Amino acid sequence: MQGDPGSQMLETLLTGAPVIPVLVVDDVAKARPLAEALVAGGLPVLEVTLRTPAALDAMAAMADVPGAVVGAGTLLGPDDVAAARNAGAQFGVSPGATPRLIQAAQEQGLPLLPGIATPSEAMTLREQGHRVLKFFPAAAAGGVDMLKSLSGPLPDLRFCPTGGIGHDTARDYLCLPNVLCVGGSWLAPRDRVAAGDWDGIRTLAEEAARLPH
Ligand SMILES: O=C(O)C(=O)C[C@H](O)[C@H](O)COP(=O)(O)O
Repeated sequence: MQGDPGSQMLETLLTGAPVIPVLVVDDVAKARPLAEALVAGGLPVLEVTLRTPAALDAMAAMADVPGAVVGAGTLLGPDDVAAARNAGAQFGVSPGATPRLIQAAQEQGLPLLPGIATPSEAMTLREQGHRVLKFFPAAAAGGVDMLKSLSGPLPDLRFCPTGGIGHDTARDYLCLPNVLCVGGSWLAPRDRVAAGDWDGIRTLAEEAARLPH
């Protein structure tokens, strides 16, 4: 086994709230009030996807919000790891895992939640010391049944399923012993963010924060 890839830190982080909002931020001016609404609603751990030109600045703005723990999502390679670190990300999330990405995160000291969708991918990361993994795309790759099946041969792994999960299905995942939390974009619908509906987003967060955990 190689050095600690941040699994302990990630496990602590991901047990802090049942849901991690997955955020696609188009307008940096919206970043701070969006983070404030989510944190006020009880969801302090936030994932900002590196899918928009505003993402890095948005992350930096959110990192200033008291109580917020901000990570970078959609990390695809070493450059993304460096950009996320420079923007103040406290952790990284990737849809899958490549050797170059894993190495960069280790070298740069960024705790990484790498994505898997098969037993072999989970075993490969387990060999490298990872114990906490993202399961993506959760609904399309077998959902709750897949996670139940993985718990038999791989009982020491913990997951954050993401992809195709909404408020109604989150509960089924969160009841599984090998699930720490779920990720999802339903907390910050683009139209509500664009409209600045922060009360509505805080209400969505409050509902999610009450899910079993
Ligand atoms: O960008 C990443 O890092 C990803 O791996 C994908 C996201 O986690 C999902 O796109 C969120 O899924 P939805 O909740 O179905 O919108």
